Amino acid sequence: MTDFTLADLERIVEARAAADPSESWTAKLVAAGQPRAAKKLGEEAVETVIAAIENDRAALTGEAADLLYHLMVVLKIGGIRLQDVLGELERRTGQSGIAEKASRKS
Ligand SMILES: N=c1c2ncn([C@@H]3O[C@H](COP(=O)(O)OP(=O)(O)OP(=O)(O)O)[C@@H](O)[C@H]3O)c2ncn1[C@@H]1O[C@H](COP(=O)(O)O)[C@@H](O)[C@H]1O
Repeated sequence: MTDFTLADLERIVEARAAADPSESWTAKLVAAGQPRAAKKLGEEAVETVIAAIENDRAALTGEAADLLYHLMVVLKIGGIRLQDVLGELERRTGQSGIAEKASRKS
């Protein structure tokens, strides 16, 4: 078990975004801009999908970590706080995903 949370990761990303890009992957991605960071997020998503389909637990754990980290960077560049995303998830807790999907089909 670990006490590490996504809020901790958000704080790290926030702090490292202002670092020297030659010393920080976070700062490098932020300096490169959203298209580059979002593309990297997409790559990590595909690698996560492959690990999941191959039922490779170690790879899935590692790729999921890469995915969450790159998502935090993309959110940072987009000016979206983790709390905003959690708030959206909380808003959805009152309804099942099936019911929500059905409500969009009219
Ligand atoms: N969690 C991460 C994290 N996960 C992945 N990465 C980096 O993301 C980069 C891309 O990962 P890839 O697996 O795609 O590796 P790659 O060598 O670029 O592969 P290719 O795309 O070239 O095939 C690598 O440089 C990884 O080190 C991360 N970089 C930083 N963090 C966190 O951010 C903190 C600050 O890091 P810096 O900003 O680099 O100081 C770190 O202490 C961590 O807590």
